[in-house]
Amino acid sequence: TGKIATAYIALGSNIGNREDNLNKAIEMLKQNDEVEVNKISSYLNTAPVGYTDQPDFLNAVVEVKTTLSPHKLLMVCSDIEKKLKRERIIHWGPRTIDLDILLYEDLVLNHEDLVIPHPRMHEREFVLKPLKEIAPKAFHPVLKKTIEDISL
Ligand SMILES: Nc1nc2nc(S)n(CCO)c2c(=O)[nH]1
Repeated sequence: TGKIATAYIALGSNIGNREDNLNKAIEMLKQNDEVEVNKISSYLNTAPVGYTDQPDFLNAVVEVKTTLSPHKLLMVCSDIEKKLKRERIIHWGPRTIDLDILLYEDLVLNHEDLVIPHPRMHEREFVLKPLKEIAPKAFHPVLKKTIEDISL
């Protein structure tokens, strides 16, 4: 039983029953004994950015308390994506569910399979808006700003 860490995870879905997909993903996080879901943002309907030729997304951010390492938490997230049948057909294309680790304590990590803070989180309104809703005072350890002080 390691130290309890606070982490923020972005969720997104733009295929099937989007709300159901988000609910199921959050339920699966809750089912993990080493993860406690502490806060859940509103679900926001958002226009696709990047690859725009795809349906609107439903996005949310959750705050979790976990004893898992960043890499173990990543494994939990990818397992949930697999279980909810995320077909990675087009890399940037539509998906049943996407879970991205945004922040993990004040950790800065640059591994090939895991970059924390998420490198594009400060450029994405679909992440910043729900994150601001649940954790305006969370600190971005690279930008050295609180979330509420990051402007798009
Ligand atoms: N609005 C919106 N646009 C997106 N483009 C990509 S890729 N994604 C997947 C997240 O990386 C999204 C998303 O979740 N929401």
